[in-house]
Amino acid sequence: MSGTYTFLGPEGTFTEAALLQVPGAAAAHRIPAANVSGALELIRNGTAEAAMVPIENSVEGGVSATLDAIATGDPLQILREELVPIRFVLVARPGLALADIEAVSTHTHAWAQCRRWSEANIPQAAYLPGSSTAAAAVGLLDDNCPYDAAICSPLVAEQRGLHVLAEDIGDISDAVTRFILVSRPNRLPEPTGSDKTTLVVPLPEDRPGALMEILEQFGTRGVNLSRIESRPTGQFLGDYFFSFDVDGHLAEQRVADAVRGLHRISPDTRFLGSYPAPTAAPPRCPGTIRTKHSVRRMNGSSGCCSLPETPLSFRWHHLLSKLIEVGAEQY
Ligand SMILES: O=C(O)C(=O)C[C@]1(C(=O)O)C=C[C@@H](O)C=C1
Repeated sequence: MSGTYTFLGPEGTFTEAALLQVPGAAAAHRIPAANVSGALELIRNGTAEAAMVPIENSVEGGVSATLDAIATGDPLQILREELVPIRFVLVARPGLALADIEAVSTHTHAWAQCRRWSEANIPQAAYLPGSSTAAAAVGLLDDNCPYDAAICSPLVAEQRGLHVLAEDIGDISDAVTRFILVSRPNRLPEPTGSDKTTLVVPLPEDRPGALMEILEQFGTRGVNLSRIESRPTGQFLGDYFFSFDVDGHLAEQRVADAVRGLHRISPDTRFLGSYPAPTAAPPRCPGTIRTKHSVRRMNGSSGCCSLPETPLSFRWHHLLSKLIEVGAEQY
């Protein structure tokens, strides 16, 4: 893909690292945006062709700003996803020791991933939320900065010549964040045989069994769910939409049938795209990413680590079947 890309900036965010993994993006024009909705706005108004935004972290879960922004407003489409291993460092004004730090800034998702380390090592420090890890780090270069330390990637620390006070401070050392490349509605990528489909389904009305009916659309057709999240619509208390990732491509009959079924139950169901599932390297090899998909792909492959068969996707499927059985008994 050529053209102009936007991403959650400034330069040096994990989101930019995800964008640079996209073939051709390193040589393309890139516009940093101040936040996720700003990046998506640049696509909706035609300034940029595609935006890279974070959607999910293996430790902290869904990125609400992204889940909400793609669920409403002018329709958008997910073109592909990228996984980035997450490592954090603490940077601080030169000369400070951990005990001297009074205030620290970073992105809320990064702060949550370093919570235990921060409680143990800088318990006195107040937290000031930043719009991204890189924005927090760059802020330190300003003489009037209201904090004296930031949590960011080792790369931005090096690029900006910041003083690293502590390395590898994430509570989970092999954390991974999943990013999505989003555009205005576009041609669907061809099925690859290992694809994902993302859907947003508003809960149609507050009545018993509504969620069960939605889940049945997947379960009865053997469509596996790999992510399910509920988010408040913001309209009134108790009003929710569900965000789903399912295994498969809209070009597959069972996925298309499930989407049709969802439209019947919840007419405002949003199809957000079918795109290739990540091809991650085998788990526990140095520098690699562990995902449900990589675990599954390991089985029978010649990866460098051997793991017992762990079909996590099976668990979702099993859970769904159980829910449906229980539901069927009740109604
Ligand atoms: O602040 C950044 O560098 C980002 O790219 C955002 C973000 C996120 O939203 O989760 C990305 C990855 C890390 O998990 C922490 C922060």
